[in-house]
Amino acid sequence: MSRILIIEDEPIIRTELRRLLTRAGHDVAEAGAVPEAAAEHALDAFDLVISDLRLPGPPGTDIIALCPGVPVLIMTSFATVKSAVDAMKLGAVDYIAKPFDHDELLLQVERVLREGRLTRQNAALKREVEQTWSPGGMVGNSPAMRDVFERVRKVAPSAATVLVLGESGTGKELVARAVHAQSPRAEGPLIAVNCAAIPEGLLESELFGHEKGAFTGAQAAHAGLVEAAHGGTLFLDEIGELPAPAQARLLRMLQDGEVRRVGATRSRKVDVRILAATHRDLPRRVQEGLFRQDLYFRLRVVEIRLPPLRERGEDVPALAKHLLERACLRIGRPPASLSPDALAAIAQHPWPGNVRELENAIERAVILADGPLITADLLALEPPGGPGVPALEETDFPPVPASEDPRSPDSMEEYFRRFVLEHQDRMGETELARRLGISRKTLWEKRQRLGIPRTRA
Ligand SMILES: Nc1ncnc2c1ncn2[C@@H]1O[C@H](COP(=O)(O)OP(=O)(O)OP(=O)(O)O)[C@@H](O)[C@H]1O
Repeated sequence: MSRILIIEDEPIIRTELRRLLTRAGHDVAEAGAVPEAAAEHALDAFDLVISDLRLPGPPGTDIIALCPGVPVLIMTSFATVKSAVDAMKLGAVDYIAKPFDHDELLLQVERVLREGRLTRQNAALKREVEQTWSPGGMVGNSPAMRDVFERVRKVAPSAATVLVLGESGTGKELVARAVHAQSPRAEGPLIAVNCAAIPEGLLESELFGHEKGAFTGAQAAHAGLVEAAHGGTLFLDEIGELPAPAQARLLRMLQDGEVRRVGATRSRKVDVRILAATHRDLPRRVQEGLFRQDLYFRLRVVEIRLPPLRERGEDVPALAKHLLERACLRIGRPPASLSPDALAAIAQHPWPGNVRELENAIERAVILADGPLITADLLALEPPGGPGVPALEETDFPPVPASEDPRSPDSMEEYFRRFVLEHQDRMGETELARRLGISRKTLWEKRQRLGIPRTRA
């Protein structure tokens, strides 16, 4: 049933229309003129207004502006193309010529009501999407994460330098990628550099490039990563580890928009937006003389602080579900779900390694699971303060070789095989199984299947 308002000054037509619409199951209200309709009814409560064009006082089309969002059908006995076009221009959804055929009118009313419902549903969906909008596929609905998303949305369109802060594995790189993706530079390159991963002696020339002969081994001129990011964004992860000479060069680049290659006598203009991230306490490093204060101020034009996972417990179940879906897709397993005891273990764990730790635990569980249900023992999480094996360090796992496609089940078997081979000399079967998040029986079965011999009794 829909609520329909008829505005018509001729009682016979009004009654005829009311009967017709009431019989079709609608709730019908009536008025004889626009001012009366506006005074006696809450116009935005209607699903449809049907108004005569010629009325005592203002024309029927005046109702359109008074009920924004409500579809208005205009009727007139003086049907001309011009009056129809005028009514539609003013925002009427359609036009009815009098005298009208009952069936046709009902069909027209149903169509307008259906379209109105769709429009309202779309608007509601749009509102919902806007409210729960998260950049770059980031999951989170806690107030702290909503704040992060809001900051990303505000800062992305500008050219401002952004400093992303947060513990390891909280999603700093994801935020940087989202800022780039939402920025006018999205079509340009995004170059991500982990400042801690490049040997100190190479960092300056990697970032800023070098001229031929700048140092022993510089046999040809080489453009650095800053130049490679021209027209786009350079993301400097672990900026706290940047050595002093590179800090000085970066500061000059931020101040002048120019980069000077190592060994060069002249500078080159570059158009690069800098995003930086660190898990370090940068003000403390400034105090300790390890980081330039002027560079720190240049970098933190806007700061985005990512809270650790333990401070946004409400996000954890949705994150776990999202990471599980992703892990299954990546590894090529059918969709899986978390058992109630797995969900409880996840909720209780303090996640010192944040989202990355959760991601690793879930991925490991998916690899080791024999079916579509992920149970707590597969996650192998230690209850906080509980006895037994300390939380698994990321470095305890051998890295999956980059040359292998991580989605291939073979590389996952290899992952398992290497972990067992590398650790079995210093771990018993029980500890190995616990660290892998499987039972001793499953470990034994996997050893049999993969032909990994036991070296210790
Ligand atoms: N809110 C989130 N929603 C979905 N996935 C997330 C979220 N936060 C982090 N992740 C995932 O967790 C992993 C770690 O995130 P990321 O690399 O961005 O963290 P980081 O803070 O940059 O870590 P590090 O300090 O160690 O460099 C990534 O695989 C990322 O996709």
